[in-house]
Amino acid sequence: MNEVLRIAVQKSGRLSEDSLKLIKECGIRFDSGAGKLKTAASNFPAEILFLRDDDIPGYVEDGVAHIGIVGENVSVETNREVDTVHRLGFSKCRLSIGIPRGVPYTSIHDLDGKSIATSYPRLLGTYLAENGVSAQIHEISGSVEIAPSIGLAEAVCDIVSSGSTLLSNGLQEVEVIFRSEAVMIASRNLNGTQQNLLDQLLFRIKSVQTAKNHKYILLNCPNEAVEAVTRFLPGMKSPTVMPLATEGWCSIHSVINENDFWENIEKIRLAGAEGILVIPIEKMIL
Ligand SMILES: Nc1ncnc2c1ncn2[C@@H]1O[C@H](COP(=O)(O)OP(=O)(O)OP(=O)(O)O)[C@@H](O)[C@H]1O
Ligand SMILES: O=P(O)(O)OC[C@H]1O[C@H](OP(=O)(O)OP(=O)(O)O)[C@H](O)[C@@H]1O
Ligand SMILES: [Mg+2]
Repeated sequence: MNEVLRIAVQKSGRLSEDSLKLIKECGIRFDSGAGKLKTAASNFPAEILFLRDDDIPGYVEDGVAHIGIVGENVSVETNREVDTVHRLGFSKCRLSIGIPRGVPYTSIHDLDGKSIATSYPRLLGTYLAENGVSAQIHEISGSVEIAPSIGLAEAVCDIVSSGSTLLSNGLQEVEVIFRSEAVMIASRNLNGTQQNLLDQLLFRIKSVQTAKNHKYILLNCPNEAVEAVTRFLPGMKSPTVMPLATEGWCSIHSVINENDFWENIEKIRLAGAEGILVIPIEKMIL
């Protein structure tokens, strides 16, 4: 039987859309019809399994799925024997402790003897132990932020991103205990073919991620400004400089890091550049 790489992704939730988008950006085509829990890629030896995110680390540990995309929070919480092979940069969030707004707070020791509702007993337990705090952990699987208002617990420990769920439930964020993003995890028992397919996929993911962090830039400048302009545009090796049909002018093409772009664009303009075009790059292999 021909080997396929089995990739576990969240069926429906915060990770689903970006996970599938990333796989598609890697040029892997598949049909993800509604209700489908498994699908085969048509142009890469891969199968995609659609699962509850909490189950993904266990499936990967068992080798039922070879790799999976999960929040690092879930990967650490489930504590399975898997390897984190790549950080994916989406679904960034934090795991925080919240208490009712208006309740004074000075330090984590204020929670000594209190009860905290969470879906992350392991991460919370570790944090409390590290800080020498003895609190009662009340494990619930969802809608954690409701707990203080119904008398279930005095504090919560849950995922925060914009903070609006805490706010709308009358809570304030008092401690960040873990910072998370989506990660790719892999089974520790991959055979040579599966490892090779994973390496191919990681190569594609890295080229997509690198491309997202860069832009292709084209501009015109007078010949005498070329040196000053190219100082800000090192490019992948060096910028391309070509003469324009208009005497005394050049066109410069280069690649610029997204982070450097806003910092350098004004300097490039002041150095004499005009007609500046900035274009997204789809894939980038260094
Ligand atoms: N508000 C948020 N902003 C960014 N990332 C988030 C947010 N909430 C959760 N995440 C991340 O996305 C992951 C999945 O969140 P989601 O709420 O979809 O999980 P779930 O309800 O447990 O889903 P499932 O039904 O698959 O068990 C979380 O483990 C976390 O890493
Ligand atoms: O700080 P915020 O931007 O408000 O995000 C935080 C909320 O997002 C997640 O829930 P989600 O909306 O995914 O619903 P869920 O309870 O079904 O997981 C998380 O469990 C928080 O409740
Ligand atoms: Mg879940």
